[in-house]
Amino acid sequence: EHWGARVWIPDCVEVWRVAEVTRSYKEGDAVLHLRLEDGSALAYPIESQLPPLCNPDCLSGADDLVALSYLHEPAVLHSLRRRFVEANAIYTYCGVILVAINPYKPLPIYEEEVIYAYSGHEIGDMDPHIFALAEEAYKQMVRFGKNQSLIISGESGAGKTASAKYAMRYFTTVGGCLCDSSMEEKVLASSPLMEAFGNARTTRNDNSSRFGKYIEIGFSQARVTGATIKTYLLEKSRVTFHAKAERNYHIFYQLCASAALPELQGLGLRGAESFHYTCQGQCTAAQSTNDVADLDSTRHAFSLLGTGPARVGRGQAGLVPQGYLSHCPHTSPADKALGLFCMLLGVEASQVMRWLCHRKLVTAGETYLKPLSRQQALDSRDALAKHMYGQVFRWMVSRVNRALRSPEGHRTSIGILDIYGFEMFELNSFEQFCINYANEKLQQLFNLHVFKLEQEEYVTEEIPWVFVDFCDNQPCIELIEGQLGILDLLNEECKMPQGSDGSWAQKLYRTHLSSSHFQKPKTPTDAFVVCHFAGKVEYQCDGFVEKNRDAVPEELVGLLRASKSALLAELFLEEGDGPTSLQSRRSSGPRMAGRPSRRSLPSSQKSKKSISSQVWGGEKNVCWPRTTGVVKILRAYTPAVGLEERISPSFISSVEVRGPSQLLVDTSHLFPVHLPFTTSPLHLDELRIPDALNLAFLVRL
Ligand SMILES: Nc1ncnc2c1ncn2[C@@H]1O[C@H](COP(=O)(O)OP(=O)(O)OP(=O)(O)O)[C@@H](O)[C@H]1O
Repeated sequence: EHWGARVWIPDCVEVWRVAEVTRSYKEGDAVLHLRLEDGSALAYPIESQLPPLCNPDCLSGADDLVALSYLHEPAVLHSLRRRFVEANAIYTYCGVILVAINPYKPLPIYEEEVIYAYSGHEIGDMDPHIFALAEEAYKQMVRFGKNQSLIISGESGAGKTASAKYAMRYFTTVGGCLCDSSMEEKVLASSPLMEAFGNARTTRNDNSSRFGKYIEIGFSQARVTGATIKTYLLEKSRVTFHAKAERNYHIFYQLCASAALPELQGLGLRGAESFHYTCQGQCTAAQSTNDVADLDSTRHAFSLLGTGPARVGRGQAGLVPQGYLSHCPHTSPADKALGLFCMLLGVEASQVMRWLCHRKLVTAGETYLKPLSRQQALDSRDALAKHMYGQVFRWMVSRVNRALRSPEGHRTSIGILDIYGFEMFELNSFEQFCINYANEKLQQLFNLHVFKLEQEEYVTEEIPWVFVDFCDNQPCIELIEGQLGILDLLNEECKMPQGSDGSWAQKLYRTHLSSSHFQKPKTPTDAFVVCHFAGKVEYQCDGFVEKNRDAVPEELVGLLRASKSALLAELFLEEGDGPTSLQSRRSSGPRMAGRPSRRSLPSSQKSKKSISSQVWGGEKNVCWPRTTGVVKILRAYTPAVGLEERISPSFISSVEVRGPSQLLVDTSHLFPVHLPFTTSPLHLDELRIPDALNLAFLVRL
């Protein structure tokens, strides 16, 4: 009966290849006789399982993956590939999830007419699209008065930010503003501003967001009334270090490229190649970026958001001193760069030198100054620069929020969460740990919506149903955030003056070795493995304690707080309960690993919130309102390894690794087959129904 069936077999080049079964197969046979598409014969050894079956041609390429009779990895990849290559169809549904593939070229599918074409339609009426998701969220909100969220996740360069912007444009277009007609313009203007301060060129994306964000658009009577932006995990390490072919934040280059502007005179601006913090990547001019024109957009956005030109100038001036800071330590107080830095900040050079090169130590009843080594002074300088940038970013976000606040409040809202995906590098550190923890929490939300709510619907609709035990990641979350969990032990270690990565690692081993989601690798260095939902990740303990403390010499911060510049004082006084930031988010590898510290903690550090405790804004619950109704999810993928590369085996394997496969494996236990509705009867061969579904009566019909 297997004769003539088509199957997928693994292939090291193509990832999966199609083959036809040429002889019937009996249980226990060691090989399956196949013919490949080029006509050659293959005796395929059968180890534990038969190869997955191909779907009938009429089904592959369907716009919802759950319409596939056989729902497995090769079927999904083949369907996505067919749609993308043959029809430029970048969107495909996978149940409640919209899968997007970055086309890396402009497609004529985002114009205003398209928005209006989707407006008012049901999700299944039109082709899969981000606008269909946005319309669904909007409609549900209007109809039932419930808050909605769109979650957008995916790897760097996959198109998350682009998708978030399309969704925002959809909402501001269909929900034209109620009272302040410029509000929709302001909501859209927040993007270039956030991008100037929070985006940078990386090797994967010329305009990569180095922070996560949650934008909540407020509505009253179906009209946009305002918005709020929350940011997460800003990559502050980029301020002082970026790799070759990458850049620091765009705003630095925009300012340097526009040094000749009259309002920027007196700041001592020069080309970006002359500052250590902006020249490390040796590509101060990004190919696809026009820094001068972009500064115009940044300034225009500032003006639209009601931050007058004078403040704009001063706001930018707040950034310039950091350039000089990079020249600072171990120079004399008479040094020109240091002089400019202090002049712009309104602080005293001798004081800055003192606290860059010394550390105050407080022991029982005694206080003394300890000179720092050159490396320690450089670390102090970098810590200060990162801290300053974090404050500038925070200030900018609070200005944007002030401008987007609606005077009359809002009744309902739609939130858009744009957050980086799961990370797994050769060397993984604290940054990957925080990101992966955030992703575990997101996965839990996926589980809730994909399984729990779906199964509840079956019960409501009285479909006979045996509950599926889906892959619940609660034990892994418990390992991370529970009592005496990884974070608890880390936070405890950070509070101890002698706390170190090594002693924390020992405590981890003592507490968690018996946990099914925790492992101790055989490597000689201190490391631990967490079995995440997406795979096992080995984390190097080196630097966790220091990075989690996020310590900045308190005396330097004190100097800035006392600055004569009103803006500076404002920036540093507002400190304390700001948005979440992560000192060095994606710096994999030893270059960024922090040195273990054996020094006494400045007293102010002891009460400071650790970074890890801020991953979800200090809460253990996810960041969107508990009243949120339907959550729509968009998973973005990029076919790009080099930006020019399009669909290829490497794309296939990237989707395979980070893709919806686990989700599909799990969803296939649900009710995966939505039989196509056609007026002409399907041929029996086209109607392949998994045995597990026990729909034999349909075949008999
Ligand atoms: N739907 C789309 N149509 C055309 N081009 C797109 C689309 N989505 C993304 N792109 C292109 O891909 C680039 C990268 O997209 P985007 O910046 O949104 O990625 P991202 O997932 O937010 O990456 P990161 O995590 O690095 O910020 C964009 O600058 C744009 O050129």
